[in-house]
Order: sequence, then C-alpha cells, then structure tokens
Amino acid sequence: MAALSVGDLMVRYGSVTAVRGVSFDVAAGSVLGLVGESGSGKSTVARALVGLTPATGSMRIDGADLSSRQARRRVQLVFQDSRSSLDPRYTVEQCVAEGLTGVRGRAASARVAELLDLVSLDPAVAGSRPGDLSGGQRQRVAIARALAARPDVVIADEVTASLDVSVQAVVLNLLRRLRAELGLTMIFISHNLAVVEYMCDDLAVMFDGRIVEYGAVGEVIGRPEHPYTRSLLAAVPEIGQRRLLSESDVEASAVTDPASAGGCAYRLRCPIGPAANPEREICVTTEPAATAAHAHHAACHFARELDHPVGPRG
Ligand SMILES: Nc1ncnc2c1ncn2[C@@H]1O[C@H](COP(=O)(O)OP(=O)(O)OP(=O)(O)O)[C@@H](O)[C@H]1O
Repeated sequence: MAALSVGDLMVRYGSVTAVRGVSFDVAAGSVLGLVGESGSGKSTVARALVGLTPATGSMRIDGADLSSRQARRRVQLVFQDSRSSLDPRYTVEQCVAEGLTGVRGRAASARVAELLDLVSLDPAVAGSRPGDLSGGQRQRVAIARALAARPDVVIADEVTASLDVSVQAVVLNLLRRLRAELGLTMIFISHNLAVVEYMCDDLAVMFDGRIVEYGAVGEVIGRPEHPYTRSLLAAVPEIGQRRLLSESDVEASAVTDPASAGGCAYRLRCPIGPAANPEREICVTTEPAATAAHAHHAACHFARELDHPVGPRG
C-alpha cells in the first residue's frame, strides 16, 4: 500500500489555469473522492498525476517524486470512456498486454488471462476486439490494463459515467473488491455524490480549479460548509439514506406467481437500506419464462435504479 501526496499543484493550458494550487493526501489503502462540476479541474489533476499534462507543484508516492518514470508507473489511470481509451484495432489481449512490462510470449498471455480473471471477465474474450464488447466489459478490460502495471495507486476518472445503472453498480463493486484484495490506494473522480459516498473514505470538492472542501466523506457530506458543496448535496436530497446495493445485500422473495405474464411482485429485504424502512415491496415485470435468478436480478436492479417502493402490503 502506498500513500500519495500532492502539494500546490498548478496546471495551465495556455491562458486557462485549470488547476490553481491543489493540495491533498491520500493515505495508503484509502480512497479519496474528487467531485466537482464539469470543468472544475478534476480530470486535469488526474492527468497531471500520471504525467499526461505538465504541472507544477509536488506529487509524491511514498515520498518519491512522481516525475521519475519508475514512480509514475506506480500510478495508473482508468479513463471514463473505454471506447476511445482502448485501441479498436487491438484484441483484448493486446490491450491488456500494453500495461505489462518485461513479460512476453506465453508468459504475457498467461498474465493477461490472470488479469481478465481478476476483473471477472471470461478469458475467452482475449481474442475479441473492444468494439465487440459491452460498455461494462470494456471498462473491465481498461481496469485490467491498468492493473497489468501492478500499480499501487489507481485513479478512476468517471469510470461508470457512460454505463447504465445496473452495470455501474457491478463495476463499482468490482473496484471495491480490487481495492480490498490488492490493497490499492485510489482516487475516485465522479459527478455523483451518492456513488462517491459509497466508494470513498475522504472527499475533496473542487470548484474552479481549487479544492473548496476536504475531509472525511461523512463529515463533508454531514456538515457541508462551502455553498457549492451544499448545492451539490441539495441535488441529491436522499443521500445518506440511500446506498448502492449489491445483489448479495438484497433478499427478494416473490409474493405473486413469478410465471405470471403481467409481472411479479417482489418483497425485498435490504439490510443497508433506509433504516426506517428496511423492507419494501416493489413490482417488477418479468418475462413469463424468466428464471427465479433472472427475476431476482431484475428486482435488485430495479430497487437500485429507481429506489421505488410500491407501498406496504400485508
Ligand atoms: N487540453 C485542454 N486545453 C485547454 N483547456 C483545457 C484542456 N483540457 C481541459 N481544459 C480546461 O480546463 C478546465 C478543467 O477541465 P477538466 O477536464 O480538468 O475538468 P473536469 O472537472 O474534469 O470536468 P469534467 O467533469 O467535464 O470532466 C476547463 O475549463 C477545461 O475547459
């Protein structure tokens, strides 16, 4: 596990100053969330950290200057849009192998298979092209490529923004698992405060190239001081009550016949849902031939996406 430390980071694009003296620390093994409106400078911070954009100020990993190539490899960035970050002419294996160093031939193929397995992709996709995959699968490939370099720090820049909600939850849970399994330190960039609350330990809010609020995620969300943070929170009134659920958190039992053509009512028990209402009933429409597992998945997806109780029953 590695600690990251950034001091007085400044980035200019010609006459535009995109980042104006940003400082933060990410403790080893922790996740810092970076939120802020479009254009506030979040991606520029990420790009500066991996050396894609020239910057002034200090950037250190475990005390080592990130301007050295060796230190820089320890920080990997996963971009928002895997459609453009993965070369469409490459196979999945070639895309992931781009991140490897000093491994060739069979050893490289074996390592790629291991990485695909780590991100829960079927190794059979190794021969596919990114364009043949779903958005969620492509994002897993991008994560596998970042992990190929055996980084200590992973920066995830809006990695779920282009995915639909059920796939977002799967990718977020994958990142949480990888963080725990590999002891990663992370910076998680997002527009979505609910997602940041789910993923992060600390939170920095950016506004116009500066960090205007910074602290433990619960404190920043619980006692927002800056007007901009308050306005972000006002846009998500239910935050603090709602959690993204993984399917294993949800118990769903059918209360009507799952085979009925008109759909099926499911009673869900969500132990980490709003405390006052851990049990809610929702109605999902399933194909008459749907299996129970499919219906359960649909019920959980529905609960996550719309958080839409149908009302108490019985
Ligand atoms: N290559 C570039 N050349 C010139 N200006 C740029 C460039 N990239 C970003 N900017 C400007 O820098 C500022 C910060 O942009 P940045 O992409 O870092 O913001 P962001 O918070 O990540 O936004 P988003 O959430 O939309 O990705 C913006 O004013 C943007 O227009």
